Amino acid sequence: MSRQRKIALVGNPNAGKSALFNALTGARQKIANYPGVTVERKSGRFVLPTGEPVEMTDLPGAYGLDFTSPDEEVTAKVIAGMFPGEAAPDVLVVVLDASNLEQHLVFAQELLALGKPTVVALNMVDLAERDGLVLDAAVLAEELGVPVIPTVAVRRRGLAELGEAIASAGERHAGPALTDLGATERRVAAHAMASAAVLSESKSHRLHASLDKVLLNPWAGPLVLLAVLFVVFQAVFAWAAPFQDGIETGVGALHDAVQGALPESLLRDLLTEGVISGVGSVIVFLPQIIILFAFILAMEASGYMARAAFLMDRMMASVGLSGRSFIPLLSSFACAIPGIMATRSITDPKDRLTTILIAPLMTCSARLPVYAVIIAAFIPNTNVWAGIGLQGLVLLALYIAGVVGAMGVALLLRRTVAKGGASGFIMEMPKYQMPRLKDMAIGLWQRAWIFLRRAGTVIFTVTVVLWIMLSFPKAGPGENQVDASIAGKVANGLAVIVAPIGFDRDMALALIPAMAAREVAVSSLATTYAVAAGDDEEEQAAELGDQIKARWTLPMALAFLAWFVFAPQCMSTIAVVRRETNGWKWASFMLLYLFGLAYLAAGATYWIAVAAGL
Ligand SMILES: Nc1nc2c(ncn2[C@@H]2O[C@H](COP(=O)(O)OP(=O)(O)OP(=O)(O)O)[C@@H](O)[C@H]2O)c(=O)[nH]1
Ligand SMILES: [Mg+2]
Repeated sequence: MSRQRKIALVGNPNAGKSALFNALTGARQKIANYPGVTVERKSGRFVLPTGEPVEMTDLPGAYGLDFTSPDEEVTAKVIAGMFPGEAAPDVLVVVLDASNLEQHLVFAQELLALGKPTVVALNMVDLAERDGLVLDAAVLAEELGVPVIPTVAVRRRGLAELGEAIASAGERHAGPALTDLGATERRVAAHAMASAAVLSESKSHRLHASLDKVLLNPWAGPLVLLAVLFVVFQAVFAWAAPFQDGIETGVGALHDAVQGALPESLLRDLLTEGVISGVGSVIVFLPQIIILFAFILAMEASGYMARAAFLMDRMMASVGLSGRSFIPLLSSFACAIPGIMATRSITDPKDRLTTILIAPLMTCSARLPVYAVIIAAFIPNTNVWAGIGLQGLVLLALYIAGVVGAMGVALLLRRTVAKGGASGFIMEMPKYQMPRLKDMAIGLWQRAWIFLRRAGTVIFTVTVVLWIMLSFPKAGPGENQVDASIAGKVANGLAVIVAPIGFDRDMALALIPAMAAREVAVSSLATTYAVAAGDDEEEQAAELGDQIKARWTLPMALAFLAWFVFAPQCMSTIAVVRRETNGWKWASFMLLYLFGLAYLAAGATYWIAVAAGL
């Protein structure tokens, strides 16, 4: 039996390759309305209308085959069959953005010059039509010498026709007219072809142009961005509250049910103190995470995120970074790992290194539970001014502290270990789009699932291990269980180091398991206090927030927050930095500088707060 044929989706960034890939293979690759989303190849199975199964590969977007960044390198190598262990694709599907045809035809010509069996997907014809542009696919097919299929990936339009064209894509040889062209000639040819393919055009981008006038205005733009962020962080607290209460009640009821149903035993304690108190204390933050991501996804899909990147460019340039760093840094607000991987679209190696090293300072979603539990315990739920809540403001301030810290570190790095100047901003602005409800729902479901899976795996495991270490050896009469336990003894050692920055033993104890995942800081506090409560029913019933409030002072709480703004508390991030920088050198550098920064920030916060009499 012959091997499966391989089909590769290739084209400029933001052409809709991943959207097409998802529509054809049923995969759930990330799509977003800005260039540089996909940085790794991804394969899936697709059955052609002839019944032939093929292997379809989604590639990172590229502007040409002479790669300038690591993600473009993947594309160039896969197409050339030079990717280790992988055969070259048998058929290329060149994806073009119909509303941006001229630009996308430049790379298309280079791909056609390879002489491989090729099909063109003229994607986003809906957006072109919205802009008053009607294209003739037949004319384009004539010009390019390959089938051209109009598609709308997100509405699954043209997929069957595309499948048929792929099935019958035959051998072809690029004539000398195509192969001999240089970059400039290709641009001229692209212009001619794009013009020839236009059936009718009625310029109607007016609405979007005027939107950009406001959103990209040097004065109004940043104000709008700030206002948007403001609303986001207010919503994270205000809208989540009823849902959180619901989950809290559910977790409490489950706790009581297990407590009542099982006889007193180690198993019961493990379930109530470890699993339900610990993991439950983290799950409570699901609504906040979903609200945060609803905003992020809407901003990504609408095209506003790319405008935010443009606005931030001047600030980034002032610390020696390019606007290209914005998207990786932005992804780091979900998690530093995809963010660090997204730096592969950065051309300059020092620029890329700097971005990698500061990515963990962006507030990842794993910090949200830590921030939220402490804010809820110590910051009163009051309005500062007309509906603007203090809790949301403090949360925004913590996010800003991370960004400001990152900018400061970038400035230092660019003057020392990663010397270099800022490079210009070259990102193209995507078209504005209404976010599609279905894509939003899928995106939110994915985020929720990632969170719940972490709760069920890493957080669950670490919490159970911690509970065991907290429960043995058993305390003698009159002795507190935490003091007697292995975990308590280990934490006593660490407590000496963190005592100067205001942390007590329980806080020190939370820092160790939090290396696995930051949210574990919350579950481990919950478990520690549940074990410490012993049989005291009143203490057992107290919610984590109240426990923390009863045991910590305000300066301690603020110091703990400051610590989590900076601390490199996640092993997976460090592992990814090692992989992306090819060695331990920069990974250990990052670990050291972040711990140092966290220690200083927490210490300064603590002592200033104490001096201020808080
Ligand atoms: N209106 C419309 N939007 C589309 C179409 N195809 C894709 N999109 C949207 O265009 C944006 C970019 O799509 P992606 O699939 O992420 O583009 P990509 O080519 O994979 O981009 P990179 O991975 O950055 O190279 C997303 O917001 C999609 O929802 C289409 O046919 N019509
Ligand atoms: Mg993609």
